[in-house]
Amino acid sequence: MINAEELSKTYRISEKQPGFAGTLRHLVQRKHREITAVNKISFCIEPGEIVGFLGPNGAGKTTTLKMLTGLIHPTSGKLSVAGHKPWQRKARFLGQITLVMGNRQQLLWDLPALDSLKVNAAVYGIPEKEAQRRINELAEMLELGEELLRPLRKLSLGQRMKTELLAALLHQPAVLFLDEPTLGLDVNAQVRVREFLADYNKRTGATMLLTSHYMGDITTLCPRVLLIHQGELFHDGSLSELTQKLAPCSQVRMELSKIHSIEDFRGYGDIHSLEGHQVQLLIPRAELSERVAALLKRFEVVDLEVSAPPIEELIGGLFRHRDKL
Ligand SMILES: Nc1ncnc2c1ncn2[C@@H]1O[C@H](COP(=O)(O)OP(=O)(O)OP(=O)(O)O)[C@@H](O)[C@H]1O
Repeated sequence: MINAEELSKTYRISEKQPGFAGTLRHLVQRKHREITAVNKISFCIEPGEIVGFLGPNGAGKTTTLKMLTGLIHPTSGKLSVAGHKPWQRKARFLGQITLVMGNRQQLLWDLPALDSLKVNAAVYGIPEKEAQRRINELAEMLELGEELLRPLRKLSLGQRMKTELLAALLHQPAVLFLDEPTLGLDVNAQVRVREFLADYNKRTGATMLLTSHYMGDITTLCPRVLLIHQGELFHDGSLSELTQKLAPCSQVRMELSKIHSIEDFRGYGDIHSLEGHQVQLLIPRAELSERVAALLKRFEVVDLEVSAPPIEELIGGLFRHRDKL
């Protein structure tokens, strides 16, 4: 459904020295600088997949989404979305995609959502009866009722996001680009939007590419993630593979029946902390089962917990230490 090969985007920006002299110099001799926002990224997304698109601020996510939706032209590389070259912005292509941005709204602030929805339906050439059927179906899935009759400005943020989703899906797009769809929503509203997206994907088989700073969105919805940093693709695979790539060790926390000294744990892993009956060790994943079995044999263990460091921490660490990788 989406095929990107060595996709790149370089922006050319003009540079001006500060002050009046700089302005004059800029008028006669313009200087330019190039910023490579996306650098030869390649990936392929199959119909029906939900893929998370991660990266820190300025990584190149929005630039990629803009290329995928045809808002900007790639500088180089090959790109096909639903069988089309997005930048041609053909009506048949636009009828197959939708872009939902958590920080932008397409519905009119002072009008009831239902009025805007009817206008949108007419723009897409959807017959009135069919439009009403689709609105009813989506409203039921999104648990929206009389909210559609109230002016948008009188709705809560969560209700507004749900009406925006309804509007974005009215033309039954095959590919959904979702840029921070749960931005600013409270935890309950986030969960409802996630449940809706999962349900919609199951019912319609729509393909989804989703960016979010909330890891909950990614862990619940996306079996596969693309991680982009400084314009380059760092990871394409599952979240657990990403965790393994970023954290080669597991964290083992044990509560013991007796107090032990640091020396007792030598050879089992790196000691993260030792406090009273509690000890935390970092053990390489490849040797985890063998070492845990040895620990259980050697110590009287009251409680045991094996975990990976939280994914947010790992990704945050990656972004801070990228140059060292
Ligand atoms: N129109 C533009 N002109 C010049 N540079 C741009 C333009 N748009 C983006 N950039 C630069 O390209 C790089 C990638 O920006 P982009 O907006 O794609 O990142 P992002 O991953 O979406 O970040 P965020 O999470 O903050 O939205 C940044 O260095 C940004 O400053």
